[in-house]
Amino acid sequence: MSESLRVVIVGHGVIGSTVAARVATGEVVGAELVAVVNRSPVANPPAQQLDLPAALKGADLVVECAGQPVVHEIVDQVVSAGVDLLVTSVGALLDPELSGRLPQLGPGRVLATHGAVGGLDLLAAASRGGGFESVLMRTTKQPGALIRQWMEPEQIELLRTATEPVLVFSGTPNEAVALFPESLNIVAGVATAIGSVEPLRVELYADPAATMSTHRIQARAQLGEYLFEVRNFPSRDNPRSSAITPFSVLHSISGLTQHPPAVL
Ligand SMILES: NC(=O)C1=CN([C@@H]2O[C@H](COP(=O)(O)OP(=O)(O)OC[C@H]3O[C@@H](n4cnc5c(N)ncnc54)[C@H](OP(=O)(O)O)[C@@H]3O)[C@@H](O)[C@H]2O)C=CC1
Ligand SMILES: O=C([O-])CC(=O)C(=O)O
Repeated sequence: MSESLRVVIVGHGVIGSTVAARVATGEVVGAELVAVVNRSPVANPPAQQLDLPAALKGADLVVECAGQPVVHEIVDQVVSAGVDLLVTSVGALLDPELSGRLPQLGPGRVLATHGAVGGLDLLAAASRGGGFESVLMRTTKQPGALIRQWMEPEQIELLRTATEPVLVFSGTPNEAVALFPESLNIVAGVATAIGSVEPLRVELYADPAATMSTHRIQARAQLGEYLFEVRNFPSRDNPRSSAITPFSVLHSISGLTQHPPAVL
């Protein structure tokens, strides 16, 4: 590895462009932006725009900010080149085919950002100390951010006209990330931290009065009971996701550099 961590950003959209710009200006001590990879041409990229094979030649870390399908597209290529992959679209890691192969992949590592939630360090600790009886994750967002093409017209109408909170989804983590791939990656972050999907149940609410996206994690573990409530402002450029997310990715990159202090 060179002295600084050589970073490639895949996906130069709302999240990736913020991450790329800030790594490029040296905001993450010990990291440098060497390339961006994006489906379409990027006007004035903060580093050279390359295709993935070319970008991998000079990379230590690829940061995915492009969506769950892109994780599936690139994961083998990145880690088999000995490059670490930091995943933002963490929901992809719950896919049964990919999750089954993860322990065999390498020599690069597959890493997940905590993204728009927190408390994962303590949940990971509790999973080592006896595990969980139950974990309930309840997310509330603005109705407009949750409308999906696969919904029945009646459900779309209900979301458009809601005057009070509506339960949009209740189910397993795998169902959650498959049905809401741009909105519930955080569920996979929690599942990864606790090392299992089994104790985790997910509820998604649409609230017309919501000015913030709320994620409430309520966990009952052998070592204690934990309640985390995160209230994020939605991103101005993409109301489906939280404005904090690119900064969480920057924090995750910072944790991979050699520069203390780091909270691990
Ligand atoms: N873990 C978490 O807490 C969160 C995770 N996320 C994840 O982050 C993802 C990105 O979010 P956001 O930045 O808002 O989305 P955007 O739609 O703004 O950006 C996606 C970018 O990825 C690019 N892209 C798409 N396909 C490819 C490809 N095959 N190769 C290279 N680039 C590609 C797009 O290119 P083009 O210019 O051609 O459109 C676009 O620039 C979300 O889809 C979600 O999965 C989001 C919020 C929170
Ligand atoms: O930003 C958020 O609120 C969470 C999100 O979109 C995701 O996890 O995909």
